[in-house]
Amino acid sequence: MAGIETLRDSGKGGHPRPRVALIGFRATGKSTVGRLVAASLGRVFVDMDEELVRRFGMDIRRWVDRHGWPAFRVEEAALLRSLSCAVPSVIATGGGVVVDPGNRWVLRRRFFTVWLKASPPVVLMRLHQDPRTASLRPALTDHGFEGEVRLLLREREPWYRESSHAAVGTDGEAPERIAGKVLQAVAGPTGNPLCGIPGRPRLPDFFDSGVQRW
Ligand SMILES: Nc1ncnc2c1ncn2[C@@H]1O[C@H](COP(=O)(O)OP(=O)(O)OP(=O)(O)O)[C@@H](O)[C@H]1O
Ligand SMILES: O=C(O)C1=C[C@@H](O)[C@@H](O)[C@H](O)C1
Ligand SMILES: [Mg+2]
Repeated sequence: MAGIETLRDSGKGGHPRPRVALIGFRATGKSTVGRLVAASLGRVFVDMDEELVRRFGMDIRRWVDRHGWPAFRVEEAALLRSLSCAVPSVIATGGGVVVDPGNRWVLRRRFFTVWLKASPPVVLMRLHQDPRTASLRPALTDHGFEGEVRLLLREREPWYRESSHAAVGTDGEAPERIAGKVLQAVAGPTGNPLCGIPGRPRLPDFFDSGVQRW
C-alpha cells in the first residue's frame, strides 16, 4: 500500500515485521487494549485465547482439566507460529505465552511486541472482577490465587522483558490511553504508525509518555 513502510529488524538483514503482539500477565489488558489498537491501525485482531477456545470447542478450564497445561502450551505455540506468518495483524497473546523459549524468539523476531505491565494488587483486583476468570484462567500452580499471581509475575518478568520491544504500564490508566501509548511505541521515533523500528539503542521514557523501549 502506498506510503506504508514495512517494519524491519534493525540491522540484521531484516525480516518484514508488520505484526504487533501484546504480551503480559493475566488481566494486564491485552485483549481489551489489543482490540483498540487493531481498530486504530485498521488491522485484523486475533485474541489467541479466544481462537484456542474456538478450536477446542470448550473453555480453557475444561480443556486443561482434560488434557493438561503441557498440551495447552503445545497448541498455543503452534497458533503463535501460524500467526507469525499469517496476514498482518494485532494479536493479544495468552498470559503464559512467554513460558516457551521458542515463543519468546518468535515474539522478538517476528512481531513488534509490547509488554503490558500491572502491579500484583491491580492484577488481583481485575481477576476478581472479571466474570471470565473462572473459565479462561484456571489455576496454574498450587500456590493459591494470590500466591500464584505474585510468584508467576516474578518468575515471568524476565521472559516478558526478553520477548518485547517496548513496555507500557497499565495501573490506573484507561484502556484507550494505554492503546494510545502502544500506538506510540509501534510508531517509533518517526511517528509513522506502520514504521516502528524495534528500539536499539535503548530509548528510556520514549517521548516522555511512560512508554519504555529497548
Ligand atoms: N486498563 C484497565 N483498567 C481497568 N480494567 C481493565 C483495564 N484493562 C483491562 N481491564 C479489565 O480487566 C479484565 C481483564 O482484561 P483482559 O481480558 O483484557 O486481560 P488479558 O491481559 O487479556 O488477560 P489474559 O491474559 O487472561 O487473556 C477485564 O475485566 C477488563 O475489563
Ligand atoms: O497465564 C497463563 O498461563 C494463562 C493466561 C491466559 O491468558 C490463558 O492463556 C491461560 O489461562 C493461561
Ligand atoms: Mg486476554
